[in-house]
Parts: sequence; C-alpha cells; structure tokens
Amino acid sequence: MYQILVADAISEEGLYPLLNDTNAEIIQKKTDDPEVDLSTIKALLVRSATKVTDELMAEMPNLKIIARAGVGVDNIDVPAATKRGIIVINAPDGNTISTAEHTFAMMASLMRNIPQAHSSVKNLEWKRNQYVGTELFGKNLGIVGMGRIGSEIAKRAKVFGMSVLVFDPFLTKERAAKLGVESTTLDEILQRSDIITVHTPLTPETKGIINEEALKKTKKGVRLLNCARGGIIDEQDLAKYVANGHVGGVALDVFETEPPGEHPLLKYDNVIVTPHLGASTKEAQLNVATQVAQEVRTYFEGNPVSNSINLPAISKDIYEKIQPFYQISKQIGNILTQCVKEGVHELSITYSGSVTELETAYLTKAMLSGFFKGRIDVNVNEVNALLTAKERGITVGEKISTEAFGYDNCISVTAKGEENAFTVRGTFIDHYGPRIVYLNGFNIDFLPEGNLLYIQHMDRPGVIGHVGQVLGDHHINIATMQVGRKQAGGEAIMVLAFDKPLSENELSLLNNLDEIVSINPIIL
Ligand SMILES: NC(=O)C1=CN([C@@H]2O[C@H](COP(=O)(O)OP(=O)(O)OC[C@H]3O[C@@H](n4cnc5c(N)ncnc54)[C@H](O)[C@@H]3O)[C@@H](O)[C@H]2O)C=CC1
Ligand SMILES: O=C(O)C(=O)COP(=O)(O)O
Repeated sequence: MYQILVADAISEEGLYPLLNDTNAEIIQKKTDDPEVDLSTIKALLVRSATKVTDELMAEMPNLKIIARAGVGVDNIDVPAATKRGIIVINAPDGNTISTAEHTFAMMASLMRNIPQAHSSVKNLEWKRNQYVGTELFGKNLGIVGMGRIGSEIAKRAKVFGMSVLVFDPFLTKERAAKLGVESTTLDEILQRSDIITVHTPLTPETKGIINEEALKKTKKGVRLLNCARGGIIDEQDLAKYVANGHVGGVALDVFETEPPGEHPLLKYDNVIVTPHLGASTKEAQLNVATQVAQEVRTYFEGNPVSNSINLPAISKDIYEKIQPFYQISKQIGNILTQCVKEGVHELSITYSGSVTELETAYLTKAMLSGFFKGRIDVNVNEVNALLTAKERGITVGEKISTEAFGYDNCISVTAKGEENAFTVRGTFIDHYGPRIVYLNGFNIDFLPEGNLLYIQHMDRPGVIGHVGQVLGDHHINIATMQVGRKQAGGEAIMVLAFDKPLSENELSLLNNLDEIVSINPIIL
C-alpha cells in the first residue's frame, strides 16, 4: 500500500488510474494540514501552488516521487529532490493548447481593449471612441522561447496574418523554416516587435530576461505578454516603462508572487491580468492529471516513468531487458561495499558481451546504489547515484570490453582504495539467474542472495571439514558452498550460504581456525 498526497486542486476524473489502484491510498489535503502524516507519504502530487522545498522533503522521509500536474517545476526544489533520490515528473504537453489559446485570447483582448470595454459597458457607459483598438494583422510578434507553447502561438499568429520573429537558443534553422518563422536574436526581437510574448521556463538565465536594459531597446508603444512565469519580465522595470508611457499595454497571467496583492502594475488601465489561468481548462486539467496519475501508478508497479525531470527516460521494452542486469549490478556494488575495508576513491565498471547492447549508464547507477546501500543514510538510487559518488570524491569509470571470460555477458567492477583493489565479476545466465563468477582474484560461482560468508583460507586438506565441524556443533545448516583456488596448496576462498546470519561468536570461532586467513559476512 502506498499513500499519495494530492496537495493542489487536481482533476478528480484524471486521478482515475490511482483511484482505481487497490494498492494506492489518496489523501487530498494541503501539506501543512495537521491531519496529514507527512512521514508516511510516498508520492506527492502538486500544481503550481504548493512549494516543494527541501524543508518539506525533509519531513517526508518515505517520499519517492513528486508529480507536477503541469509543466513548470520552478515551485519544486529539483536539485534537493535529486540529492534525496526523489524522482520528479511532470506532464509536459497536457496543457500546451490551453496555454497557447489563453495567451492568444490575452493578446486579442489587449489589442482590442476588451476587458476595459467590458467593464465600461457593465458600468452603464458606451464609450466607443475610448476603446479604439489595433489589428493583429500585419504586426510583428516576437516570441521568446519557442517550445511547445511558443510553437502553438506561432501557428495561430500566422493564421492571423502576423509576422513571427522568434528567439530560442535551442531552435534549429530547419524547425524555424518548417514553422514559417524568422529565427533571430533577442535584440532584434526587442527592436522590431510590436508585441512580445515570453514562453520560456523560469530559470536563473531567463529570470529578468526582459528587464530595463531590454525594455530600452523596444519600440515605443510595444505590447508585452507574460503567460509563462512571473519574473521572466522584471515586474519593477516593467512598471517603470508602463508609467512613463513607453510600453503601450501589458497582459499578465502570472506574477512573481501569486496572488500579487497590491501590485504596482495593477493600477494601470492598459495592464490586463488573469489569475494564472493558462492551464485552467477542463481538457488540460484532465490531460495533466491523467498523465501524472498514470506515471505514478507505473512507477509503483516497478516500471520506468517517461516524463522525469531528473532521470533519463527509458522505454518499457529496454527496462524489461535491463532488469536482470540491473539486479546483478546492484548486488556487485553491495558485495564490494561489504568486502572492501578501506575508503574507496575509484569504482571502474567494465561491461562485456550482450550487456553492452543495453543502457549501461543505467546499470552503472544501479551498481552505485548497491555500493552506497547501508553506507550512508541517504537512499541512493538512479536519481542521485552519480551525484552521491561525486560528493564523496569517488571517480566512476565505465568501459566496454570484448573480454567476457567465456560468458554471454559479464559485468566486472573494481573498487580501488589507497592500498588495495578489489574486483567482483558477475553474469546473468538465462533460465539460471545471476551468478558471481569472480571474487578478488579467484574464479568462483555463487548466487548473490541471502546470508553469505566469504572465507579466505589456505588450501590444505581438512579445512572444509574444520569449518563444517564448527558450524555443525552450533546446529547451523550450510545451504550452499562454493570453493575457488588459484593453485593447489596456495590461497583459496569459499563462499557459504546460510538460512540466517551467523552470530559474532560463531564468526569468531571460524576466524580462529588455523587455516583461515579472513572471514567476511555478506548480506544481500
Ligand atoms: N500560465 C500557465 O498556466 C502555464 C505556464 N507555463 C509556463 O510556460 C513555460 C513553457 O512551457 P512549454 O512551452 O510547454 O515548455 P517547453 O520546454 O516546450 O519550451 C520552453 C522553451 O524555452 C526555451 N528556452 C529556454 N531558455 C531560454 C532562453 N534563455 N531564451 C530563449 N528561450 C529559452 C527552450 O529552448 C524551450 O524551447 C513553462 O516552463 C511554464 O513555466 C506552462 C503551462 C501553463
Ligand atoms: O503547467 C504550468 O507550468 C502552469 O503554470 C500551470 O499551473 P497550474 O497547474 O495551473 O497551477
């Protein structure tokens, strides 16, 4: 059973995939509601209202996934979520059309003074001369940010006979040509546009991208729209340019602080506003809620999610192919962490055979999550594995090799400390399962599972008997036993599996046997 906190107003109908899941319990409350026990929540669903801060995440130790039923994730501290190993997903295209249509409606309203004229008629006035507008036809529209929403606006603007200038550093010439728009610089847009609309995410780079310096370059009478995020157009600078009459009109759907309260821009008649309604249509809300609800369910069913902000996308097909290798990679990492007795500064992983055809980067992260398991108090998974290694000064290297040691596939990991290096190799055999086939210089073959004991000893007659004797005296059943050696009479190893872990006393009795060099329990 997993609990999901739905903290913002999300379409009930769209939550159907979760309401329909007998393993899911949905709680529809604010995060600061005293009746909510944040510590047991595993999934958090939000729109733009809830601020998902690091402090909030600290109160949610079981949180695995944050789902944003919408596009912008600027209300979520994504780096903090990543550090904590929490997946962040969004619904990138569910509200594109709604937001593009809203922006267009705002643009038309602004040019034809519709909100002002509407209020005037409602106040029993009839001021036809006061509300003379301007056509969209033939005007230059500048679009900053030509992603999903920007592109939909461009299409509509062209139908209205507008010339579209766009600025987006990630827009290719081919795509601009296909959309029939002129790709240009931000400066050109500022200088040539009659109307400028912004459609970028809010990032440190885009915050204030239209500020006083930019406004100075615009045409007198320019109209500005922000239906993306408050702050992309600097509100204080904009207020100055509305006050001095340079800017002819403004349409805002979003504000730096929402609700904006007593905002300097609100007093101007040529500034029209809506309360962050871009995505507020029945269709968009159903789309985004269904998308994230389905993704959350998919995640808890153990399948890959498609729209993660902090995890590379991987298809279900590839995910299924990777699963066996995923497990063995994790186990190799975990064996290393339990066997290496000094600080590790380098982990190098070599893939060979059929596994090289898969997404090995994903497996490297799985190996790291196994390596950090039990070592640090943060849950390390594919989201934060590389970051955790980096923070701890561990270099991670990945290689592809043609040497598979006779196996169909082989994953070999070497952990390097100041003094020693320790190598573990594993393989996955169809219809047989995962096997560890090499441990610190010795060929061996054991199942990486359960309560294991790795013993280094001298290859002498009777050693296996002595070990068996100690265990038998303590009524301990040996489930499986594998041995490996390099040469007769030299160093050797054995790996035993038990139904339960051995006690300190039993371990110490084994350690005291003459032929034993070292013993090392491994719990997987
Ligand atoms: N008012 C509302 O209710 C809604 C607002 N939004 C906002 O609209 C934004 C855009 O949404 P989408 O088009 O779906 O996102 P998108 O990711 O498809 O498009 C964003 C575009 O901005 C471009 N970009 C990034 N940095 C830039 C920069 N420095 N200069 C110029 N272009 C830059 C990117 O290359 C990308 O093409 C969202 O991030 C969100 O904040 C989205 C939906 C509803
Ligand atoms: O999807 C987005 O980025 C939006 O801004 C929509 O926000 P909302 O879900 O309506 O609070």
